[in-house]
Amino acid sequence: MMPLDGRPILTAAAMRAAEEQIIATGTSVSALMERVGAAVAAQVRRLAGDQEVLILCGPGNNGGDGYVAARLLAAAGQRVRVAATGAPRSDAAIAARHAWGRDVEALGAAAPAPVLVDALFGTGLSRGLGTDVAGALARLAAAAALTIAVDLPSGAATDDGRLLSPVPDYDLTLALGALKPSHLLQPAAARSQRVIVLDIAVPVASEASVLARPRLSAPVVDAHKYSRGMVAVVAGAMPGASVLAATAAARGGAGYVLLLGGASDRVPHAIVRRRFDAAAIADKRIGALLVGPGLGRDERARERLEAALATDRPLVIDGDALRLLTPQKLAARKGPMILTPHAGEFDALFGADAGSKIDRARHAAAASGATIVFKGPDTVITAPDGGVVVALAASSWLSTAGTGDVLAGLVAARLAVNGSNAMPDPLAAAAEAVWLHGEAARRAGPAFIADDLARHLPEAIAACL
Ligand SMILES: NC(=O)C1=CN([C@@H]2O[C@H](COP(=O)(O)OP(=O)(O)OC[C@H]3O[C@@H](n4cnc5c(N)ncnc54)[C@H](OP(=O)(O)O)[C@@H]3O)[C@@H](O)[C@H]2O)[C@H](O)CC1
Ligand SMILES: [K+]
Repeated sequence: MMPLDGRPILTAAAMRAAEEQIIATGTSVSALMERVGAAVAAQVRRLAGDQEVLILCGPGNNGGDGYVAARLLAAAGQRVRVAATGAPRSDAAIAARHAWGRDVEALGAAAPAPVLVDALFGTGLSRGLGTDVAGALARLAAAAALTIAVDLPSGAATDDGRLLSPVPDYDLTLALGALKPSHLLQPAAARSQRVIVLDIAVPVASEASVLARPRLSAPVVDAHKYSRGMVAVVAGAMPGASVLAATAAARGGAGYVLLLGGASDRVPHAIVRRRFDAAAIADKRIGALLVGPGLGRDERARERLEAALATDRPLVIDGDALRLLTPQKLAARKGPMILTPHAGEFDALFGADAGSKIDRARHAAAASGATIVFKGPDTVITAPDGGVVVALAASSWLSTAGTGDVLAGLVAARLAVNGSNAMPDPLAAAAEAVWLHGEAARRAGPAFIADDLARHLPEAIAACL
């Protein structure tokens, strides 16, 4: 099965536009539905074996896909029943139901089957399911051994990860033609254990894609510690956080890591410690200056942040520093910047507006001129020029203190390494860091502490060479 890495992510409107292009060139909606139904039926057949299949069909084209799949499964000898919310409404779905030609049960009265296929609603869902439909879906899903959603779990919005009504847990979602934001954004993404994209020969393109394993290279033969990428970490009131970040930067591939102004005695010897002063942070060899982990929000924190902003060095801004800034202030600064807010920091800096996490991160990048790593179980990375990368859910064990500091150090390392070879590409650097962070967590297993993550970074890097 094709991995999801690097795949484009399309909103409902973008998917509809791609579909319309194909239709304009002579493919009918029914022909497209036939293609979708065949691809769905092939997957269901592969997974269901000789178990009975119940397909739930809604009124639109998602339901139409269900009728086509039912017909093809029955023709292939599978035991299959269909239950529907009512009569289909679109022409293609009406034709598909007609071609099915067998009994259609009322959804509320349908008996369960071991394999449940949800073709109730897809990208056309406009509101939450009625309580009787949601109730029947929950009942039938709970009784099934295998639950499969066609395109999207019914009740999940397509574009922003919201659940418009209660959504059961699915074993598998068959994304038609392309991934949609809700296959990656929470809470919708967590409703499906697995997502497979079915190729339905509709060309798709998007500025947004799934975070892919980066391709990294070993240092060039004549590399030295400065040419490899130099990171400077500004310490503050809570020195442990900056030590975690500096350690992650060193393990994340930087050639030289400086810790400025910290007061901790548990610093790896490879990390160079200096006093914080304006000259130290203005060093032209610094490829990434990190400010924020453990910085605090006192007067000294403000001074250090102001000094960092006043340099022309590529800047990574995390944690407390994000609470001391405005988007306007960032926009006024020249030079590459990457911000790594979690949801609380993001809301405080950019406002708690409605909208999908992708759209909010995109607007934040445009407003601040910075690359944004909007962290969480569905990390979204956006660049001011519109590029978007969304990470698949990483280990939930990452929800522990200090992992954000590790990520910040890693972002700084990748920015410095990346900038040592060419013009820094903040989006690529942030994407490398998020991938390596997720991979290190996966390798660390359960119940790790943030300190453990850095030890797994070299293995994660080795997986990208
Ligand atoms: N993308 C492709 O290339 C292809 C996609 N296909 C499939 O088509 C669906 C999208 O089909 P569409 O007909 O636009 O939408 P849905 O089937 O999801 O549902 C729309 C109908 O449902 C009504 N509706 C919406 N929400 C509710 C609700 N909560 N309760 C009851 N009814 C609801 C809606 O009517 P309203 O006017 O009342 O909103 C529509 O009647 C896509 O997901 C794929 O599965 C094609 O097969 C071709 C290729
Ligand atoms: K569905």
